[in-house]
Amino acid sequence: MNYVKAFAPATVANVACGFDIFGFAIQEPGDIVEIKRKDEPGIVIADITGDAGRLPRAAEKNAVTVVMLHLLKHLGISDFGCEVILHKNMPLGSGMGSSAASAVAGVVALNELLDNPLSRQDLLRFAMEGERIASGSAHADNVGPSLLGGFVVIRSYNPLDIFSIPVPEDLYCTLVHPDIEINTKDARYILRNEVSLKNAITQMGNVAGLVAGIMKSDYDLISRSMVDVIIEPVRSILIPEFNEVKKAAISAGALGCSISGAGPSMFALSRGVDTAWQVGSIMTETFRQAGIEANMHISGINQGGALILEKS
Ligand SMILES: Nc1ncnc2c1ncn2[C@@H]1O[C@H](COP(=O)(O)OP(=O)(O)O)[C@@H](O)[C@H]1O
Ligand SMILES: N[C@@H](CCOP(=O)(O)O)C(=O)O
Repeated sequence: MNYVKAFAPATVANVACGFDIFGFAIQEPGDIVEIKRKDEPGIVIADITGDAGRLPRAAEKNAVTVVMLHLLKHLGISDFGCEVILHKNMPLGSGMGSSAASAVAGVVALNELLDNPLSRQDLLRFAMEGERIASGSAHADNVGPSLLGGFVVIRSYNPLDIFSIPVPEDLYCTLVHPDIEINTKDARYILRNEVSLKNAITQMGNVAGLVAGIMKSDYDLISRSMVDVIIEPVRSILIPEFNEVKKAAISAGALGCSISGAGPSMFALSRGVDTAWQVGSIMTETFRQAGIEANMHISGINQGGALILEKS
């Protein structure tokens, strides 16, 4: 095999109450990576489309190739060479798991080109290295769902213990991206290190409620549990119109609405695709009325994660 083209989807991390431990993928958009073997050893980024020239072209600085360097090192392969083309299909610093989508597409493409020496689950820790260079933290709540699909829970980081739970078929996500940029690194830096016992108890109740609600298709329980008393109050200050947009989403029938990842994107969950569209219209309109351009993506939960699109 000399050529592989892979796709990895955007993701919603945290899902309100599950900072760094919950995430799910949506169907689209996603990054696409093409890799082609070359005779000389070394990984070279031949082209990046869709980033307006903003992403690093050096292999050791870009999430898409850092993960490949880590994988090759782990496998003890030093004489391998390939050219990489990254099609960047989502904005940087979006809260849509932009860096994660590149990292996952990169590591999945290389694993395929090498005839799949590692399982999807085993690729996770390499994909997390892409997050480390993008945000300074190797969190798994974007790369996990982008790689594996489903609603992902990270029970533990050390040792890594991650699993997916079944989701109701009628659960839809509305993801709205306002045209502003927030670096995940900055949005992590502003968080407090201590949590009060009162807030910890509330958050644990909501984490348990959200998992149970999703597994039991109990939409009321999902709705009651989409509450974040720890991270959202701090980060929402970075998102203009956050309270108005959230209120509008709930008034249009959303089960809940919060920050997607580190923001600025906001997501809502709804029962049924029609409600998800109505929620999206009112969320984007609320941003627009405040002079902020916004676009939306409506999707069920992506169950499959990253895909190989072509190989030869
Ligand atoms: N392939 C990549 N795709 C997106 N961002 C990347 C990539 N490689 C490195 N980065 C860096 O990661 C940062 C964006 O990541 P992050 O802030 O986590 O955004 P997002 O919330 O959209 O994932 C930027 O500083 C960007 O330069
Ligand atoms: N748990 C992380 C998720 C960051 O997601 P991103 O899409 O903004 O990269 C965090 O909240 O920092």
